[in-house]
Amino acid sequence: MLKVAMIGCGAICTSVLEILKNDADISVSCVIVGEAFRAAAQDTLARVAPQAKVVTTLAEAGERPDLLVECAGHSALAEHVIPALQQGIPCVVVSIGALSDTDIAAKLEAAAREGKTQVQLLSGAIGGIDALAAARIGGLDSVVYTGRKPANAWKDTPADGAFDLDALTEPTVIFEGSAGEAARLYPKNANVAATLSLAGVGLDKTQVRLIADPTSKENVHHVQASGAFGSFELTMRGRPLAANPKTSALTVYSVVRAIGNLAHAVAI
Ligand SMILES: NC(=O)C1=CN([C@@H]2O[C@H](COP(=O)(O)OP(=O)(O)OC[C@H]3O[C@@H](n4cnc5c(N)ncnc54)[C@H](O)[C@@H]3O)[C@@H](O)[C@H]2O)C=CC1
Ligand SMILES: O=C([O-])CC(=O)C(=O)O
Repeated sequence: MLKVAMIGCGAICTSVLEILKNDADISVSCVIVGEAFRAAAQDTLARVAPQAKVVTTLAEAGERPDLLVECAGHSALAEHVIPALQQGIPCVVVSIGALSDTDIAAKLEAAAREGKTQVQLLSGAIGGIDALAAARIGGLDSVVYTGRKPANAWKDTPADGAFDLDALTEPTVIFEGSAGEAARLYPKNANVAATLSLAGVGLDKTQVRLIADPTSKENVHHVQASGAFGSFELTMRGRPLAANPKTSALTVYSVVRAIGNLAHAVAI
């Protein structure tokens, strides 16, 4: 039985817990939230994971998990993931955009080395990371990413104000630049850009275009990559989560897959 601690009790975590309820090889022992979210998290866990404790730090849980799973946000890496890695607890993370801060990326790697363990960066809402990371070994020439989401997915981002999102009638480019800049400006919408960069040609060389599309109901991720291996082109048409339109449902399944691959007899 794999004992799992989760960070965050929002859209991704709640859906993950709902699915894991039916897996006899996995037990979620605690969910880490901010102090202000304790009561809300307790209500959620009563429904989807009654065996799990709500805590504000891993230390408060008083027991060591086999795996720590981050599905919270960028700040959770410094706050919870790095200390857990230093203690030798393996971690999987979805807030890959946090690694666009080179200081956080270096600390994450150093912490995993110190704890003689590993942090796995999940593919989340995007596919093809296996192909891209393999292609990098032969040498990549270019990686171009276009992220297209419904206009409401850009609420509370720098695009909200710079553009009148409610009044858009046609697809509008709200950002064009490097993946590093996209991840810094759009932390909740550019994790895919950061993931592609880390697997591919890096944050500076990965070209990114972000589009607010009032005609779309999907989160569409388009990737073009070329190099010594040849080339590929990928389009993912992700269904957004009802609880958070910024997040594609595939992110949830990516987390469940990663946990299952560590818990089950056969991994795929
Ligand atoms: N890699 C990928 O493809 C994707 C990654 N993400 C990442 O996943 C994160 C979570 O997504 P959702 O569940 O949809 O967001 P959400 O906003 O529904 O839930 C996040 C929850 O985490 C909590 N939280 C935030 N920072 C925390 C911290 N430092 N410690 C403890 N709890 C904390 C919040 O209070 C909230 O309850 C996003 O912020 C984004 O960074 C999201 C979508 C795709
Ligand atoms: O869930 C998605 O579609 C991708 C996403 O939010 C991100 O790249 O941060």
